Amino acid sequence: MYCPSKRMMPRKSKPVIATALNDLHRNGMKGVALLIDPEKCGDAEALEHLVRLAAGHKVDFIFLGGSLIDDHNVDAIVQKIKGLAKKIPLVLFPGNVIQVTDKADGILFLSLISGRNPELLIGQQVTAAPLLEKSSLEVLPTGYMLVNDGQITSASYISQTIPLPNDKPALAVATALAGQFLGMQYFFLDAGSGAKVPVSKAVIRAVSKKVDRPLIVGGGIDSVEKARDAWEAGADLIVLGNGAEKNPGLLTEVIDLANVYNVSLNVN
Ligand SMILES: CC(C)=CCC/C(C)=C/CC/C(C)=C/CC/C(C)=C/COP(=O)(O)OP(=O)(O)O
Ligand SMILES: O=P(O)(O)OC[C@@H](O)CO
Ligand SMILES: [Mg+2]
Repeated sequence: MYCPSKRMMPRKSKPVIATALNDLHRNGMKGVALLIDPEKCGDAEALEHLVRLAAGHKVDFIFLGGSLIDDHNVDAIVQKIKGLAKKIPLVLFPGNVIQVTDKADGILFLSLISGRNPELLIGQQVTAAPLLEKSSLEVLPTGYMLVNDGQITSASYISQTIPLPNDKPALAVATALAGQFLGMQYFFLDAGSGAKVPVSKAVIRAVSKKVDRPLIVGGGIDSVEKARDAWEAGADLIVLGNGAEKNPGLLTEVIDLANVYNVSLNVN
């Protein structure tokens, strides 16, 4: 007889991150994630200030990751963030397998479906899978799509892929639908960190209309107006990286705006 208790599996705790993402989506609420790039954590004081601010304002998630990690410091950064923001789910957003650590709470298990680089469609995932099976990380199967106006960003350069064009929503929809039919649960439209032009409202609107799954949007959201545009177009969760790093006040303003939207929904 099959006896699950005999299997050598780590105890996986409740799917807190999946539940939170699905709740945002189902209830039409607006979420905010702060992205911390391990490559930019040199200034310990600035990092501490930003993480404390995020925790104090109850950001929905902290994402951790980057395209390029030159120093293998991910474990130490996770421990530091966890020490400062215990209650905020810390989700890995890895550019590659070396950024995987079981000290975080979860991982966006990304497949770069906007590109045609097999290493980022399935290669890194195969390398990471045995590590994830042994860990207690919550694994979030995510269709990751780079979408922008043609700007070369770290993510597009490092991945050696061409982003989907901002003015061709039908291509983005076809890509996201393919991801959905492959079983992906979450979708991430990313213009790339520091993008001058974020993912277009037309692309966000088209994807959110056709794909009934939690939708994460990031890249170049460096003002309250751009945050509002992304939410109004259909994003469930927006990601702030460079904008919050340069101006931590932006993070609190954007969370305040999310709260204005969310209280009016009167969920429950
Ligand atoms: C599932 C595992 C183990 C890995 C996934 C690997 C994939 C598919 C990666 C997608 C391509 C990629 C390089 C994504 C990086 C996304 C990311 C964390 C960007 C953060 O910003 P940076 O691109 O570092 O921006 P800066 O240029 O501002 O430093
Ligand atoms: O740094 P920014 O431009 O906010 O981008 C965040 C993230 O979506 C990049 O992958
Ligand atoms: Mg980086």
